[in-house]
Amino acid sequence: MAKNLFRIFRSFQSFVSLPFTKNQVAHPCASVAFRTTFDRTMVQALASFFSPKSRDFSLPNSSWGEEMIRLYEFYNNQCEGENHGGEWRRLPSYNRSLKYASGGVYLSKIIQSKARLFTRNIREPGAAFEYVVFVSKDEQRCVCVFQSGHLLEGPPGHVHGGAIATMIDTVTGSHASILSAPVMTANLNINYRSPIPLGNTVLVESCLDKREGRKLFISCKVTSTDGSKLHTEATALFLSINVSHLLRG
Ligand SMILES: CCCCCCCC/C=C\CCCCCCCC(=O)SCCNC(=O)CCNC(=O)[C@H](O)C(C)(C)COP(=O)(O)OP(=O)(O)OC[C@H]1O[C@@H](n2cnc3c(N)ncnc32)[C@H](O)[C@@H]1OP(=O)(O)O
Repeated sequence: MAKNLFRIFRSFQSFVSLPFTKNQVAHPCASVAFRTTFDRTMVQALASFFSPKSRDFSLPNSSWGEEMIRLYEFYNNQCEGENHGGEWRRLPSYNRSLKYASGGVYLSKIIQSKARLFTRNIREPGAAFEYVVFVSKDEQRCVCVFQSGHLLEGPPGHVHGGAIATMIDTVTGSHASILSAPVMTANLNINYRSPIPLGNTVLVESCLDKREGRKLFISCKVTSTDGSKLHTEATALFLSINVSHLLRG
């Protein structure tokens, strides 16, 4: 048990502190250059946990509509390259993050064989959650481009409130993880202002409001891609935890 805890602790440390080697992710649809400086980034650490064969779900696929691709390219073009800074960094996204984040130490027997990240567990491209998250250089903001698939229906023709909550938790949780991994959501407060038509692409933006010791207060809004329509507003509280917290239950 102590050995496992140590491995997990080291892995979470790696998660935010590993040095990064010069690298580019090759992909048929996109090529994203990462920074070359030694920096505390999730991008760096995550990349080191995965084999080149692991699928990065935050890269374009054939299900992405025009608006999704347009916005992906808009933010991706403002990402840091080999020799220049940039306003944003794209976060890679895998379907077995927890396994890798914990250094291969499984947290339960179920996880050992079957666990997959909730938002990345449907094989059919475009059927559920298609999204890509970018984090700002100062790490105060994240922006997610989210295309909702047909399996996320709640009210007829519109996105389920639970699916919207999931995306808000995912974006604010990724943001909090960058700032202080590992974290857990302690509170999520959501106001649904206008329904999201199923299939639409929307922006999910998060902003760090305040840090108080272990607490991270993050606010979030979901809008149409031109910003003219507010769909959802939320505030979230994350607490940074000791990894042993995950092994108690
Ligand atoms: C998990 C790590 C993952 C990392 C790797 C991922 C890599 C990225 C990959 C993919 C990105 C995807 C991202 C998805 C993210 C999803 C995240 C989730 O959905 S997490 C699941 C839902 N959340 C729970 O199940 C928590 C259940 N609750 C708990 O475990 C505990 O209550 C916990 C940890 C939240 C707090 O427990 P305590 O024992 O550590 O802390 P106490 O002593 O209770 O509180 C500390 C302070 O916080 C306040 N506090 C606690 N809960 C509060 C609340 N709900 N509202 C307001 N204040 C609260 C307390 O009043 C206290 O404040 P005072 O220090 O006295 O000022």
